[in-house]
Amino acid sequence: SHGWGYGPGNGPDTWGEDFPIANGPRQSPINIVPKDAKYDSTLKPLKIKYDPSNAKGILNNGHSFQVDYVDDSDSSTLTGGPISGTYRLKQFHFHWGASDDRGSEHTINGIKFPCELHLVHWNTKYPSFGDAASQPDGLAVVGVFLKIGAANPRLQKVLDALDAINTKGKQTTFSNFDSKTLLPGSLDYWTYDGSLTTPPLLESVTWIVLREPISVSPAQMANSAAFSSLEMEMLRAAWWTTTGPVRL
Ligand SMILES: NS(=O)(=O)c1cccc(F)c1
Ligand SMILES: [Zn+2]
Repeated sequence: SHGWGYGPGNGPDTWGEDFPIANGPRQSPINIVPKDAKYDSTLKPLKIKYDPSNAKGILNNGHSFQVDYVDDSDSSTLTGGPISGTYRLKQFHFHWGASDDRGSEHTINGIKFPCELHLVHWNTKYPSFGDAASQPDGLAVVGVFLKIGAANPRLQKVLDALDAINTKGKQTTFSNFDSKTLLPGSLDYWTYDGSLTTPPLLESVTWIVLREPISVSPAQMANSAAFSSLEMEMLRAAWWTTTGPVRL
């Protein structure tokens, strides 16, 4: 049997078969309704310190592409905000869809964005990412929405690397990248206790979703649409037959 994915036979509605926590009490993503959010004056500002030299490689894992970071020291960390202690940057990745009207996992007032960036951090009170991922306070993921607009030059370096990892399992070196440049001007955020949004769906994530989106252009989205794992290919095949491939 093939693993989980986004296709008709293995998509999110089927994940509960292999991962029963899918029906758990703190599953992500959620729809964020800003007017129902409670202001918490005890929350601190987010403190993000990333060292570009910690960037290691970029990997096509079959469901997305992720940029992996060296996490053997506290040189790239997230502190403050709703979390206590120090969380280390492990990787960042994106979620996108087959067309510009969908792709994000979280929604705001039911609105989907074309893409969502996740910066994954783990709590250094645990010995490793793997250990932290199974703890209720183990992970902290910063979510950033991408909206269609002007081309985003800071994204370009990532998108330019995709041609080298265009099949599942491929990876290539990716060094000297300051992921802080992917963040919007404001670090205002909503936060809630949730889970990984893909299997194993572990309920170990403090979600920190930034209110301000960053921009991506349609051509940049189409380029990353050229990046395909199987299920993404199927989704895109349908899409491209209607709109035709758009290249940079
Ligand atoms: N999409 S996510 O919740 O950030 C996520 C899923 C799986 C593993 C991981 F490290 C992060
Ligand atoms: Zn994610």
